[in-house]
Amino acid sequence: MAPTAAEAKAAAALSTDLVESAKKKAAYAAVADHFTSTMRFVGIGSGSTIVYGVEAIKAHLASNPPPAGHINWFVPTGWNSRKVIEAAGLTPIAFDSLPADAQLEVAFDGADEVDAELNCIKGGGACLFQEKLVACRSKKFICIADYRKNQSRLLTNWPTIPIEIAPIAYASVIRELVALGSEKPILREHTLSKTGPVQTDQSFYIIDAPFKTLLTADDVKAGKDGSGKDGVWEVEALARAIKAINGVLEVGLFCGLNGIQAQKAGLLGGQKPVAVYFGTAEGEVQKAECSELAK
Ligand SMILES: O=C(CO)[C@H](O)[C@H](O)COP(=O)(O)O
Repeated sequence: MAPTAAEAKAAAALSTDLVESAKKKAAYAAVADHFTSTMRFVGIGSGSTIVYGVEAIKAHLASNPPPAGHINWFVPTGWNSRKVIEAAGLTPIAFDSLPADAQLEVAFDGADEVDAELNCIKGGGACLFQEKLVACRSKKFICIADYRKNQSRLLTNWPTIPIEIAPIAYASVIRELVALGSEKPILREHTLSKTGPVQTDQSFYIIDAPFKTLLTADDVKAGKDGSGKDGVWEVEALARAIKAINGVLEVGLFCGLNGIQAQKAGLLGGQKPVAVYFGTAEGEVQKAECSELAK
């Protein structure tokens, strides 16, 4: 028998509660493991999950105040992220105001989907360019997500790859994406009060491009062809191909070993998170660590 409207509403509310509680638990666990009040520069991502990350940082600072005279600076990944930092009473510093030699100790951010190798899709909130800048300027990038984001391969649940592009180039980028095997790339438009293309913090546009489910590096090592033949791509190969299109500012695939070696040497971090904290539907936190760092 089909559920009544009241039953359907109650089930939806329960599922929202589960997701929110999973986000919060993951955020508090990530902050407990990776934030200290002596840190100088900390990256703060965008989206609904990072709000809990900021809440956890605020709570941590309340019970572990920084040494006298020490300022914790929080680097936002866009307008919305800066508002969240300010609303929590924390001190923001714009990415382009950082001292030239400053490195962020850690950056926390959410993701739209994460695969078995911790490659991520990001950009659901149209902030991917600054998110990548901040992640790559951090010694470690820590991702926080709920159980819906945890998939063995990218483009399993999340349908498209967000790509930030120069407005003038949108039609030609769409044509190039189709040539790479994306069936129906779409220019992201406002759905509520305003009409027209969504504009990013850089006043660029976002194209959402669907592709077949992406292969991992291990799939390719096991003999699968991820070169784009028949539209089947391995994550890094696709990220490189999209980034090479004229007019593309950044692609919402955070992937590969780029930066990991440097990170091992204590230098800059990479695009890929060193750890992802997933809040599970059972109320636990599952931590996945980047296997390359252990090698
Ligand atoms: O990449 C992002 C914004 O561009 C977000 O981190 C991503 O969309 C996750 O958002 P949420 O925490 O609301 O699920």
